[in-house]
Amino acid sequence: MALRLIPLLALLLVAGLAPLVLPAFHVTLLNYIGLYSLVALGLVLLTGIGGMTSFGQAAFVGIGAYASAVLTTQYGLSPWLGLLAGLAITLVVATSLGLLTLRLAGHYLPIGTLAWGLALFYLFGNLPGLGGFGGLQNLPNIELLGWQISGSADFAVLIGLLLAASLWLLDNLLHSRQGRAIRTLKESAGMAEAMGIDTARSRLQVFIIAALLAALSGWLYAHLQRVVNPTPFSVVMGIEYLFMIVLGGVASLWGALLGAALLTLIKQVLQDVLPQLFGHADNVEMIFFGVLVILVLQYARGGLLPVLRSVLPASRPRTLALDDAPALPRRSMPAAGKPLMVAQGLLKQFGGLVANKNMGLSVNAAEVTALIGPNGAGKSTLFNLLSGVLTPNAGQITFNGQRIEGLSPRAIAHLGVSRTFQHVRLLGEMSVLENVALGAHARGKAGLLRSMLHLERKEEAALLAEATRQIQRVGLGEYLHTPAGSLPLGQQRIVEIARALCSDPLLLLLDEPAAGLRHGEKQALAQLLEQLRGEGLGVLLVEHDMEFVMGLADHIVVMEFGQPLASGTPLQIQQNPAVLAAYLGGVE
Ligand SMILES: Nc1ncnc2c1ncn2[C@@H]1O[C@H](COP(=O)(O)OP(=O)(O)OP(=O)(O)O)[C@@H](O)[C@H]1O
Repeated sequence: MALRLIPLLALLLVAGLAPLVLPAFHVTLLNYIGLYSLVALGLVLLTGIGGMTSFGQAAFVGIGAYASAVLTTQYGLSPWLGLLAGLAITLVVATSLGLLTLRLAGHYLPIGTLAWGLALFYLFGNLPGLGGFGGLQNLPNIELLGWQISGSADFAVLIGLLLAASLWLLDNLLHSRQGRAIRTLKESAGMAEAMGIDTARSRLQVFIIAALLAALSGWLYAHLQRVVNPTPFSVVMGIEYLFMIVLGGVASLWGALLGAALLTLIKQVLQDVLPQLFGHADNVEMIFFGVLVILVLQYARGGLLPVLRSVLPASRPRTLALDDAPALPRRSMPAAGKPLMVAQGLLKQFGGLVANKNMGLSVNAAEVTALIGPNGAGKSTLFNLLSGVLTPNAGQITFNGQRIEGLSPRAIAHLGVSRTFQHVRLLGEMSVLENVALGAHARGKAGLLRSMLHLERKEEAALLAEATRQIQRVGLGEYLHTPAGSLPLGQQRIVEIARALCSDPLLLLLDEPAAGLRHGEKQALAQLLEQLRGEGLGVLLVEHDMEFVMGLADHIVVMEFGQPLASGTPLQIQQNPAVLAAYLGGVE
């Protein structure tokens, strides 16, 4: 923790000392870097980490600036009230826009952000009372406990403080349960929902945080400049903010600062040099930035900070004392043999194709049930029906006595069903520990604010201790801090099982858990599943490895053409003439 504070203290030191040693013009440049960094920090969270590209952040900067400009110049109110008003308006606007646009997928979302970015820009220019495109002048100084924040030196301190605080809050957030959820948004929202994470809520939260940071920057900008007009809040500026994070490091907080610094300084140099080459020309530097961004995207897609980091010593992962962490509460296990998941008469059609018809099965507590059948028999479809990814056209599914067909994967996960995936879905750059802790998401409660202030230490320690326990249980204890993506596929499958176990499930749904495992690993997996069965867990697995299935399962359901062909003990299945004829001809 102390190590993580050193860069923040260095930042504060720069902000405090720069005015003493640098000429005023350079301090002003530093101030702009700080202001842009605030917006870029939000964009890193939103776009780089959350995967939601926004061209419209400059509009939120405008809301922060205009709110304070209007209240201070036209109503004589304090800039601090202006700040509160700006943040409140931003909260309302961002929540409304977020609810409207964040459901848009693919390129529709960036187009949506362009639309409201443009709309807000023209609103600033045309709304009565905002001074048109000429803007508002003579904003007052900010005053804090008798300190008049007026010159660039004073602003350097204020901006430095707010930037360091924002970095600290976001760093805390990203290393919390809430932050792990945010890190799934870009590529693994489906997996996250299956772990009980409300991804729509996380997306909206990230959107609002990014907007609030932009509004804070706008407030500082307005009182530093003491005039506001719409130009700095245009979509062009929104694109420049995106350039900053692309240059600096799209997915890292310090990359936002690096990008803001690079863009500001290079722009300054170019604005001095280019007019001498081209004669008088507006915004010629943007041509240079266009080329630069393309080169960075080509040769350093993660931005320049990761390149810098690769030559610097690696930073140590944040550690919490886990030894004294309280144990998480556990569900009580149903009696062995009690039916857990019962499906009857399931029908699933994809257009004219019937993938499941009159399909049913029962999975009992403390038993391993295997679902087998040739490729295309409809096993994955059934799995998706049971886990809530798909809704059946007809039929019913009960879990632990409750009807669940039509419930979302998240709701089903909350009831005590956890799953792994046929194609492993881990966050490759995140450690094994963090990946597995995702499984425990629904067992924590800490909200966004507590996470940002790192007041959830006790709960976080309990979650990480649970994840550690599950990783050790599956035999991967030596890989706690290894990036999950660097493990061989077989071990990644085991990490997925640890993640599923972390949710304290009553029923485990395992999609081809033995695929890609070596013989010894399969034996270890079979032992683990036997142990889980002994503890009262129900297990349903889809598996093609007949030796594995026959040695482990208590009960086997065979599917053919979307329908049940046979069900029984491994011995009964091996002796069933229809099954032998159709599938298991080679198995003794
Ligand atoms: N989303 C979908 N849209 C259209 N057809 C689908 C969809 N999902 C599955 N199908 C079709 O439903 C049938 C059953 O597929 P399913 O993936 O459930 O079989 P499976 O037994 O799991 O096969 P495998 O062992 O190869 O994974 C297939 O013909 C498949 O093409």
